Amino acid sequence: MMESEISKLFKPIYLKDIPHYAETEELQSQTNPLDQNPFFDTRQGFYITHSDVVLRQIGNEVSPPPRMAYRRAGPRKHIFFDPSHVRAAIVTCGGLCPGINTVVRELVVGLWQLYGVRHIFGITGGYRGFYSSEPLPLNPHLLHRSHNLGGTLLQTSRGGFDLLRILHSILSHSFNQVYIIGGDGTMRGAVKICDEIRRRKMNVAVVGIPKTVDNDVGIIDRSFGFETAVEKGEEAISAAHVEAESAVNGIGLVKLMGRSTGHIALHATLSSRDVDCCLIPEIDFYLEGKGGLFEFLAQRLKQNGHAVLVVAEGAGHNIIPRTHSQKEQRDESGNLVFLDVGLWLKSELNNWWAREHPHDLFTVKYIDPTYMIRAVPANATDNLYCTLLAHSAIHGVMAGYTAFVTAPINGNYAYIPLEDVALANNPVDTNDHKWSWVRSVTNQPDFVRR
Ligand SMILES: Nc1ncnc2c1ncn2[C@@H]1O[C@H](COP(=O)(O)OP(=O)(O)OP(=O)(O)O)[C@@H](O)[C@H]1O
Ligand SMILES: O=P(O)(O)OC[C@H]1O[C@](O)(CO)[C@@H](O)[C@@H]1O
Ligand SMILES: [Mg+2]
Repeated sequence: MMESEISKLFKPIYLKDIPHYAETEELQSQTNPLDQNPFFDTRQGFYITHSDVVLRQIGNEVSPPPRMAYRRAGPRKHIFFDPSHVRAAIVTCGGLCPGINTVVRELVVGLWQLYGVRHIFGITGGYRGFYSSEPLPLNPHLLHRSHNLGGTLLQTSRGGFDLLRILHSILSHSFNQVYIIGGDGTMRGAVKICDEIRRRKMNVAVVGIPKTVDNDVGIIDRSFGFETAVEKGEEAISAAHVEAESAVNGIGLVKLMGRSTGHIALHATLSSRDVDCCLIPEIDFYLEGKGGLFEFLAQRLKQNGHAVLVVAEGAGHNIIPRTHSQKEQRDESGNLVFLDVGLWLKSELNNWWAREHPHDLFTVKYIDPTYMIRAVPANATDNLYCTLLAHSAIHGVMAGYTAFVTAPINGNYAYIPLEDVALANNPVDTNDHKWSWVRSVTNQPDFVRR
């Protein structure tokens, strides 16, 4: 290799750092109690050092400098919280996702067993729980079995974000560590909480743990619960396939979650191989005419006698007719409420067939497994992932970091600025090989009008 080529490999690294309490406060550090823990050998190479980083991008070394990096997650030799003074609050917000209970359990178990923290509280019912109910004291015994349960034992909600009342609650309960589990909206709320905490110079560390079954949060490898959701989505596709195959001119139609991103639909399609057409929010489609969905399905029915259609919930929203008030409808958190794309497609398919082939049999079997998917416990991989996330969060907070999110990047757990994650979305890249792979597996049209 030429020398100039080698130097390109060592381009400058730009560390996207996160705030640390030692920078602003006169906090006393102490050695990590893991040194005294009989199950951990902390003598050599155990602790994460100041120079340990995780690169944002790997595998595209020719991209222009600087290369971006984040602090690597994990235990530090020194901690900045005296465990006996910690009062930790844990809150879960937004929609359900497989694995929330595991994250909560492992936050409690990790704080309790790794660091000896004894004052841990659950905030019930989402952000509003900070001011509408009393915090629930938590301990490992109480949450012993919770990793086997779907949902969130702390309960969750949308809306109800009242910054001043939340801050007042944090102050009045003397919480000095706040663990916030939620999706993009929750992370935007967490940024506001952090900003206010820092403006008031309060000694409170805040960490976000990204929860999104749709996998719509950017920067991170994937969100917890996503693999479980893909597995369950595939089960729904198999059922739709059986129904479609067993009917004359049968269409199996499955709606999978994904308001703005089609990751679950895409991955379930790729793993199932039974899908004839996958519709995602990132790709516009149309029904009638040359190159449209109906023409394609007519061919498939002629060839195979049946077809399976997977649609992400946010696909086709620009073509579903809506009244003005339907267009304006929002949930309590301000998210647009979508009409059911599956119901609309089912009705359009039935109308089309009745028009074109009034004397032939035709069946659409529509499956909407949304809440069945979201409500299940995490699978083994997601459970392990939730555990590592929770422990990474605890290590970072105990080490004095704040205003960060923990998640894997290229397989390594990292600490990412909270604000960056709150702003980063994660659309399906329709130019990369994965979407091309879907198209080559399904042979579906590109829906470009010619
Ligand atoms: N911009 C914002 N500023 C402050 N709080 C917000 C903001 N957006 C949302 N929130 C609050 O965050 C909480 C969760 O938001 P939301 O219902 O949008 O779910 P989410 O966290 O995006 O999760 P998901 O969409 O994956 O279910 C709600 O209590 C909501 O009021
Ligand atoms: O019915 P809810 O609880 O508002 O949640 C529905 C939304 O939640 C999500 O599952 C994301 O959490 C979306 O896919 C869906 O639009
Ligand atoms: Mg959201």
